[in-house]
Amino acid sequence: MSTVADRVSASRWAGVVRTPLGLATMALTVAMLVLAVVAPMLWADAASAIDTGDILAGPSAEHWAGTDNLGRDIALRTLVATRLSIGLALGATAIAVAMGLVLGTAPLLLGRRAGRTVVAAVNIAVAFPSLLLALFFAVVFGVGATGAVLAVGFAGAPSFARLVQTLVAGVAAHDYVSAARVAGVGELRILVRHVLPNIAEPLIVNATIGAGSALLAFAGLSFLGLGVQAPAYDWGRLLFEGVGSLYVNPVAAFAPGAAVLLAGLALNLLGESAAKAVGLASPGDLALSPRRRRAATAAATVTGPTPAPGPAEPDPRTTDADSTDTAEPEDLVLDVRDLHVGFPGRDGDVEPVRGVTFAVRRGEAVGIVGESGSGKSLTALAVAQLLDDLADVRAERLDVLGEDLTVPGGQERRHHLGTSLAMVFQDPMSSFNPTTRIGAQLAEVARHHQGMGRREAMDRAVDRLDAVRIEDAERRARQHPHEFSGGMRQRAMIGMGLMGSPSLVIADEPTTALDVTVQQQVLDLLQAIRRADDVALVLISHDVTVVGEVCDRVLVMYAGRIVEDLAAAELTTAARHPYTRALVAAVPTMETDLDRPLTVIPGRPVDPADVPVGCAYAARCPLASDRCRAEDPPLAGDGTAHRVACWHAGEPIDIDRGGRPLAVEAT
Ligand SMILES: Nc1ncnc2c1ncn2[C@@H]1O[C@H](COP(=O)(O)OP(=O)(O)OP(=O)(O)O)[C@@H](O)[C@H]1O
Repeated sequence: MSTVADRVSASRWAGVVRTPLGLATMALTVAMLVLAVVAPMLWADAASAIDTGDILAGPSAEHWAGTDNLGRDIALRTLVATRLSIGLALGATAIAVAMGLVLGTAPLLLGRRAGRTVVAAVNIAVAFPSLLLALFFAVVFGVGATGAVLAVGFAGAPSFARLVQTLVAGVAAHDYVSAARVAGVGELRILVRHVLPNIAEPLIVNATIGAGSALLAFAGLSFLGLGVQAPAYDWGRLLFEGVGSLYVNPVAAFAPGAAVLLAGLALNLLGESAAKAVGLASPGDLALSPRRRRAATAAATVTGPTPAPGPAEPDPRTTDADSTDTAEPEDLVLDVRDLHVGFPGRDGDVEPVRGVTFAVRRGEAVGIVGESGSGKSLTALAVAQLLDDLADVRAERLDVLGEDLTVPGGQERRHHLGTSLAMVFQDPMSSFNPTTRIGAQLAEVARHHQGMGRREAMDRAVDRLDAVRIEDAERRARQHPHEFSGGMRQRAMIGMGLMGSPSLVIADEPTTALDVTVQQQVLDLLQAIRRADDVALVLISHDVTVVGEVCDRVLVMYAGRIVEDLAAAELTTAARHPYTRALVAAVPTMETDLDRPLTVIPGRPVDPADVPVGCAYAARCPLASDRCRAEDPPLAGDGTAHRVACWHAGEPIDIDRGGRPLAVEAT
C-alpha cells in the first residue's frame, strides 16, 4: 500500500523530471546506459577489426572519427568503451561509498577515543587532492584496471567518510536516537535502523556526483598509462592513444574526450536532479560548514551510555544527607547525591551541574524548574545515561531504579532500564525516526526487550497507542511520524515508554513545543499513567504553573544547583528562596494588573563558564548581602522535607530591582 510519503516523493521526482534540466538529465543518462549495454554486443568485433590499409585516417563517412594507428574505427571504439568506462567508475564509487560508510560510522560505533582517531585520520586524508591520492594508490595497487578501480575508490573514500560522519552526527543528535538508547537498543542496531535510513538520500545524491568525478579520475589515470592496459580500452586509454596522433587527426582525441565530458555531465546532472527531488537545494548543501564539522567531531564521542566514573568528593555545601532519609531505600526510584556534570571548554572545564542531590519515590511526581541553562536537562540526561563521553559525570550516588550507575553496567542493566525507564523529549518532531512507521518503532522496544515476535509486538504497539488515547490506533500504527500531529506524536512517544512497564518517566519539557490546547491533554495523560501504575514522574519545565499543577514536589534549579526543594502546593504560599519567589511572581494570575508591565527577574542567568564566588543568584537578588557574595549557602533542610539554599531565606522582599513590588511576600 503506498503511503502519503511515497506519493509525495513520487510526485516530487515526477516534477523534477518534467523540468528542462530533468529532461536533459534523463536523455543523457538513458543514452549512456543503453550504450553501455548494447554497444559492446553490436560493435565489439568491428571496433577491434584491424585495417592496415587505412591507418591514422581523418574523419570520413565510413569512419566518423577517423582510424587509429592500426586502422580501427575510433568512433566505434569510443562507443564500445562506454561499458568499461562506466563500469569502472561505478565500481570505484561503490568502493568509495563502502569505505566511506565504514569510516564515517566508526566514530558512532567505536567510542570516543578510537572514534577521534578515525575522525583525525579522515580529516588528514581529506586534505589531499583526490587525484593525488588516486596516483599514489595506483602506484601501490599496480598498473591495470583492477589497480585503477581500487586506487580511485580509495582516493574517493575520505570525502565520503567525512560526509557520512557529518550526516551521522546530525541524525545521532535527534531525540529518537536518544529514545532508542534509553530503550536499551544497541549502537549497531541504532545505526542500521535509525541512522542509515535517514542519511541514505543525501548519500545517494553525493555518490552519483562522485561517480562523475571517478569517471574523470579514470580518464586521467588511463591517459597517464596507469589505468586500463591494451588490448582492453576505456575512454581514458582512447584519449591517451588519440593524443599521440593529435596533429594528424585531432578528432581521435576529441571523440573519447567528448564521451568523458558527456557522461560526467550526465552523472552530475543526475546528482543535481536527485538533490532537487529529495529536497536539498543543491548537492553543495552537503558541504561541511564549520559548525557541522564540529558536530561531526562531537559525533566521534557519541557511544551510548556513559558509566559515571567513581564517586567524587561530596561538596558539603550542597550535599544534603537528610534529603532522602525519610524514604525507605526500596521505595526510591531515583537517588541522586552530589551529582556533577562537567565538559571541557575552550578556556578550561565548565561545570553546568554543580552538586545536585535529590530523591524520587515510587509514584511521586517531581518537577524541576529554572530558567534556561540552569542544568535541568543535563541532570535528567545524566540520570538517563544519555550524555556523550565528553561529559564528565561524577556523583556520590546515582541510583536509578535500583541500578548503581556509578559503576559500569552490562546488558542486564540496559535491559532493566530499557523496560522500566521511559523518556519523553521536548520536540515531538524529532522524537521519532521519520523513515519508519510509528507502530514499528514502538514494536521495536517489545521485540528487543521482551523477545516478542513481529505480530505480537505490533499488537502490543497498537494496544499502547490505544492506551495513550490515539484514535483508530491500528491504522495510525501504520503511519509515519509526519502523518501525526505534534500532540499525537508526543502521546505516541509516551506510548513508546509504556511498551515496557516503566517505574519512572522522565519528561523533559514535554509540552513546550505544543499548542496550548494539546498541552493539557499530554499533562493529563502523564498524570493518568502515574496514578494507574504508581509510576514516578520527573517533569522538567520552564513553567512553574505546569509543575505546580502536575507535581507533588518541585526542585528549583539555578546555575547548576538546586536552590529550593519544596512541596508543589507551597510554591505560591511558602516559597522561601528569592529566586523561587521571583519565578512565581513572574507568572501572571487572575489578579495581575494588566495595565502594569509584568514582573521580570532582573539580570541574566549565570554563564556556567563564569560562575561567581558566593551565591550564584546574588547579582540578581534584592536580598543579597556581603555574605551572599562571599559564601555559597548550602541546601539546608528545616526539619521538614523543605530545603532551601539561601542566607536570607524567607526574608521579606518589598520591591524588585526595577522598583516594582514583587507579588510574593515572605512567609
Ligand atoms: N555538551 C555540552 N557542552 C558544554 N556545555 C553544555 C553542554 N550541554 C549543555 N551545556 C551547558 O550546560 C548548561 C545547562 O544546560 P541544560 O540543557 O541542562 O539547561 P536547561 O536548564 O535544561 O535549559 P533549557 O531549559 O534551555 O533546556 C547550559 O549553559 C548549556 O549551555
